[in-house]
Amino acid sequence: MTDTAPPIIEVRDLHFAYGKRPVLRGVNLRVPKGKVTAILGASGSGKTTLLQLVAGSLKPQRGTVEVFGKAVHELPQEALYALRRQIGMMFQRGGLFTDLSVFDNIAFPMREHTSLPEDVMRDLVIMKLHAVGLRGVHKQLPAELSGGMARRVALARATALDPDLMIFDEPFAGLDPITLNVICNLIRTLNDALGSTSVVVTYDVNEALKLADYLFVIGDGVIKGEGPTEAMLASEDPYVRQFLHAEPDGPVPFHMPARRIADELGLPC
Ligand SMILES: Nc1ncnc2c1ncn2[C@@H]1O[C@H](COP(=O)(O)OP(=O)(O)OP(=O)(O)O)[C@@H](O)[C@H]1O
Repeated sequence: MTDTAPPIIEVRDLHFAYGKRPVLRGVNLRVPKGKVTAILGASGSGKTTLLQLVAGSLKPQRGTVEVFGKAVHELPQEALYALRRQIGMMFQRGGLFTDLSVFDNIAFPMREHTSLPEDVMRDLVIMKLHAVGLRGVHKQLPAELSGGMARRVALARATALDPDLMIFDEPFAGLDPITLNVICNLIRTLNDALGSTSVVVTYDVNEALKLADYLFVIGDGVIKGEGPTEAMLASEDPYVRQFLHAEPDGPVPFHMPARRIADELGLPC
């Protein structure tokens, strides 16, 4: 990466295992300021685990994770809490509070982290909903929304505090093509309008290629390739090429590690 501005996220030699099962085995990654960065990888490659390490909810066994120049795994609870205030997160299924209205879902981070007066907060919530085209649904409960609308509300909630960094874990999962485009455009628009930095973790190659300025491909616990989207599309690296062009044959494994099928089925050889 040629960008000289300090990165928003810097991960060095990151190792993480669940018990004895290694997931990350020396990840190195720098997320540039102001850009949309996508981290692509097959299901189970450790993308969500990496995000949890970035958010400080898991601790590395080796290596460092810095966000805004601070080592998140070394921060005391209160400092970690303050750092998370600068990060807007949207999880795979939106993660809305089912018993709170749309309005209260978006107001939630404002109530948690600020002492804004109710009337100011109301205007802010309405503006956030307006940005995702859903001002009209503020009284509804999440269960009354379509999946795509719920995802847009979650997006509005992720921007509630005008975060410096937005993190999206599989924002496109389970969406129809039109809604998928809407979410894709919104992530870009909101990133640019807020002057934020966005990280999108996904296995959805097509959307990542449309949306991201910079790509990382993760596999076998390491970064297999990285670069500006155009350059990655032209990459001759066998792993990157197979993954980005969805080629059926190549080094990307289809099977999770397991016993031999013959052993599993109790066959003689
Ligand atoms: N809490 C946990 N305890 C034990 N193993 C886990 C735990 N969470 C995840 N794993 C395992 O770690 C590996 C990486 O999981 P992770 O969810 O980070 O992958 P992912 O790339 O985000 O996958 P997906 O795209 O399917 O969500 C997987 O093999 C998963 O089964």
